[in-house]
Amino acid sequence: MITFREVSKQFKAGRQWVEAVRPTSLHVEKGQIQGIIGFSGAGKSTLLRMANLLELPTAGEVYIDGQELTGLSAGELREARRSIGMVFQHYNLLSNETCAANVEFVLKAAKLPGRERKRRAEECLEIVGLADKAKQYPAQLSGGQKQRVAIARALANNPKVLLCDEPTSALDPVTTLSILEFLEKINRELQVTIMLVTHEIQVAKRLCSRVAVMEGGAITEQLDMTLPEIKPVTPLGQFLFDTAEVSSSSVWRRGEGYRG
Ligand SMILES: Nc1ncnc2c1ncn2[C@@H]1O[C@H](COP(=O)(O)OP(=O)(O)OP(=O)(O)O)[C@@H](O)[C@H]1O
Repeated sequence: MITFREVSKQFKAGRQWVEAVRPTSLHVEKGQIQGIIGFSGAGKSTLLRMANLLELPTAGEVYIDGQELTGLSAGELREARRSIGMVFQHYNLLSNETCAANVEFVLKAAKLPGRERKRRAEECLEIVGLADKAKQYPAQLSGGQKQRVAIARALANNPKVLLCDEPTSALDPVTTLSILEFLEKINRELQVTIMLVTHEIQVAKRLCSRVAVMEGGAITEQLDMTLPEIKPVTPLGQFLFDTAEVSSSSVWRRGEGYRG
């Protein structure tokens, strides 16, 4: 469903070039929940953002459901992006619009008539259990509720793929669990393939069928989370699993204790 073929990304930072993602290939089967885990700066978000060309690869190809995104015109890409929803750490909601209007916003771009937009927005808010908040504004909601509105918005165009960039990093553990349950339900009931970036191994363990470990811009191993016993082979993979109970995310961000 999602294929990266030898994609790489370099950024210019002043006079220097940063190799955010080194030539990397990854295939995510339809219906899977693929996690990407690693420390800060490993290239996780850059790889994820290349899945819908929010970040243009310096080289390589990206395919969604067999269609090569990297070969499309701007108009064709806009169309193809409708089948790819995205959820961000900080929700990215329009603060001066109601929850329903936030969801309807993406449907306007799809040129859906007003009545259908309203019906679809209600349906999506219903999926995330927020039908009663349709007329409220983001500022009136908790962090978890805001993220649920963002998920409803991402679902509005019936996507085949949902890209999640640290969707629970700003949330407490209980709210995190409820968001993960919604993502699980969306994957199971709507057959949406999910790719999720996280630095929280607990999140990856709870949700993902596969987890790619990233280090220095490259995927160093791919773990099959459906196996009864998971045995990481890289020092980083091992470290992440050994410290699964670490509760402070700052430790994860700094990579404290890791001597790979
Ligand atoms: N727009 C940009 N311009 C310059 N350098 C960038 C840009 N975006 C990312 N980078 C650099 O690319 C590398 C990978 O960044 P990326 O955000 O993909 O990592 P990450 O693993 O998602 O980190 P984090 O968990 O902190 O978000 C880092 O060195 C980062 O500083």
